[in-house]
Amino acid sequence: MTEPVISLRAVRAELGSRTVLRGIDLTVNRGEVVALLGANGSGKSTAVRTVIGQVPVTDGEIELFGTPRRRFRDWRRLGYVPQRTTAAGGVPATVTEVVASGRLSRARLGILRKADHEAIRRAIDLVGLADRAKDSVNALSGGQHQRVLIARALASEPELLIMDEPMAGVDLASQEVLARTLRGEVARGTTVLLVLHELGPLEPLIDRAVVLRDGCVLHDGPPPKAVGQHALPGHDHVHPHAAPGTEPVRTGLLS
Ligand SMILES: Nc1ncnc2c1ncn2[C@@H]1O[C@H](COP(=O)(O)OP(=O)(O)OP(=O)(O)O)[C@@H](O)[C@H]1O
Repeated sequence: MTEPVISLRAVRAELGSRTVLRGIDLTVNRGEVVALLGANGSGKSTAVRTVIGQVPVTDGEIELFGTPRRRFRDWRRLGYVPQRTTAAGGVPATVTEVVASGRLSRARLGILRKADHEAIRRAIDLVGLADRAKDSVNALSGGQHQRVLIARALASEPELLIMDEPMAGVDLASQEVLARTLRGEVARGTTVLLVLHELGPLEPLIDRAVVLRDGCVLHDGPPPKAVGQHALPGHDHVHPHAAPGTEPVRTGLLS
């Protein structure tokens, strides 16, 4: 039986005075891996930020694990990796400290016990940073930062992982580690919603793709084929010699 873990129905949202989501329907069922795709500015990040409560909705319904989002409190069931932030944020913290912060939602009275420390170690191990556990996150590369953020999300052993562009700006070695980590999570039944610019190395993991354009769902179904994405009908392409203000020519699903 399918069990919706995330459910958005006719969701509208505004940022500033601008309507960014214009009635989005999106369901992610238990155990599914769904990619949220679309051009820059199509509303992908805003859509996931409505799910975690960072952007208020002006209309429509959101449910998490079958509970209306405004009443949902069980945040330890969900791991979130935000877009393009650094784990450091200027604060000198070690890899272990940052990852441990992801475990606090599970720790009774905010005190980390043996099982919590083991989960933290396991998460650091999963993303291949065991040898950097005591290092300051300021000393890490962009790709390693991203791995720390993913370990932080995994530390609470979530049933649902939401990741906003996890591969953006990440070196090849880290991309491989991330793909392997995600494969492991998917194999143990974690539900995943991924905001992606392109499917890339994660393509084999994706069950379904939802493509947004201008705050609306353009496609909900099998992932578009990675090869020849740019040849698909609907792809936005601005020719380098086009006059300023020229409308993009739409020829594919993904841009
Ligand atoms: N704080 C804000 N105030 C007003 N408009 C905003 C704000 N943040 C984002 N926007 C606009 O909302 C639209 C959707 O942004 P969003 O980040 O959701 O798109 P996206 O599909 O995730 O794009 P990207 O791939 O570039 O991350 C964009 O046009 C963006 O410029």
